[in-house]
Amino acid sequence: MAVSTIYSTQSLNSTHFLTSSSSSSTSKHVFFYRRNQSQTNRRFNTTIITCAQQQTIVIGLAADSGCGKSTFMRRLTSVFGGAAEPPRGGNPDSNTLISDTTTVICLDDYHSLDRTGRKEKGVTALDPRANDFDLMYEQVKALKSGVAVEKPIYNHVTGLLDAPELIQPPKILVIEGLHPMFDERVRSLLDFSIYLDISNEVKFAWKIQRDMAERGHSLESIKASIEARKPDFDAFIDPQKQYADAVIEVLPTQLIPDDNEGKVLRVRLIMKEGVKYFSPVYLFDEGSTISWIPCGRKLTCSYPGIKFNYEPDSYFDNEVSILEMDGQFDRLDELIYVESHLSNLSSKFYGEVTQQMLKHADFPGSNNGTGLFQTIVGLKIRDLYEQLIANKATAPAETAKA
Ligand SMILES: Nc1ncnc2c1ncn2[C@@H]1O[C@H](COP(=O)(O)OP(=O)(O)OP(=O)(O)O)[C@@H](O)[C@H]1O
Ligand SMILES: O=C(CO)[C@H](O)[C@H](O)COP(=O)(O)O
Repeated sequence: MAVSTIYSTQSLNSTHFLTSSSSSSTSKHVFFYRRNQSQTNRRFNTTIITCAQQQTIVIGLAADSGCGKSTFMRRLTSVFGGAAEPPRGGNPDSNTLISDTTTVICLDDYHSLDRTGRKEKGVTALDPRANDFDLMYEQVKALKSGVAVEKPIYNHVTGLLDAPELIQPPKILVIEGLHPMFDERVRSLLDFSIYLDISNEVKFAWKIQRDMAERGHSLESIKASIEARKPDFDAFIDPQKQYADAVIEVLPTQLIPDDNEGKVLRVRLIMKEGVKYFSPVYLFDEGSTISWIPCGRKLTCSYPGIKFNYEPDSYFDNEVSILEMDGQFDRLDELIYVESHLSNLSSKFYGEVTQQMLKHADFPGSNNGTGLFQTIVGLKIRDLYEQLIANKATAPAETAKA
């Protein structure tokens, strides 16, 4: 019986990692230890699983808080079918969502400082010093290689770090949050990455809508919270967009002069060229520059109308294709007209994009480019997953990104 044991001590945040495996039983045991702020050792996990053929692909979704990550996740899991739910019988404040195919983990769970700890040290949750990237890396790496982990939970209700929860390796692991592309090691594990780039004006409008209307915060406190986060957002979150394979940029409309309501949006889907298993969507003619106003006989448009643009461009020195939609749909069922002019959608049947949009008509952004592009990226991720799996079946040693 061959038994191997690896023990390594990480340099940051006093994190210790130990794994041992037994080849005779195809089982792996993974132990994660973390020394918390009060210097007591907490052991994250003893897991035994059988994982001979598990193939997990890892998707990163980065955005600031309140920028639509959860909404995007609901659209994505819906593309794969089945509802996503928190782990059964677990912590009711878990941030994890599990469906048949996907497991979405929230990177807030890797906060190394709880709410009080951040306050004492004078750092925000966006600051890398408030996050445990060693543990994030070890656990994402373990899941990617088919090994279950016990992941900590950051409790947004209490602001404390709760007892860990068991996460089994899924087919598709989505890591969503503030920093999926910040740490080079974590970034190297991603098969595909997305950044939701919400302009300050729009972020403000959405925050007001949610935090004022739904959570009873005052306008002043919302403004103060956005201002307090801005320096760290600019330093640690925003730069991640340069690494993303797809960026969804959300800006105020250009169809209404000096609009400051933030209700009508101009949304740009920026798609990197040359990414393995990802071929950008295009309008009419691949690589051309196209401006299209679809309003007229086949698409009902009230003021201020709808305008599409498609063009090749560069973004952080990368060659990209950009598809842009400014304005909003009056009638979602007419979206089929727009869908029929888009190519490379990776849909399984004609009208799938429209069907998905109609299915979730009540989600925020369903009448504009945010919902449309999130749905398209969801189809692209499904396609990428299917290609990767097919490719791995024929060439087991190959990975999506060298
Ligand atoms: N596409 C959209 N159009 C309009 N409003 C939106 C859109 N997406 C999100 N919002 C607004 O932003 C709020 C936050 O959305 P969501 O919960 O998806 O974001 P989040 O990034 O997951 O937030 P958090 O990190 O704080 O949990 C929603 O309640 C809604 O008010
Ligand atoms: O930026 C955030 C990510 O969602 C949160 O502000 C961070 O996780 C801290 O959470 P809380 O405000 O609940 O203590």
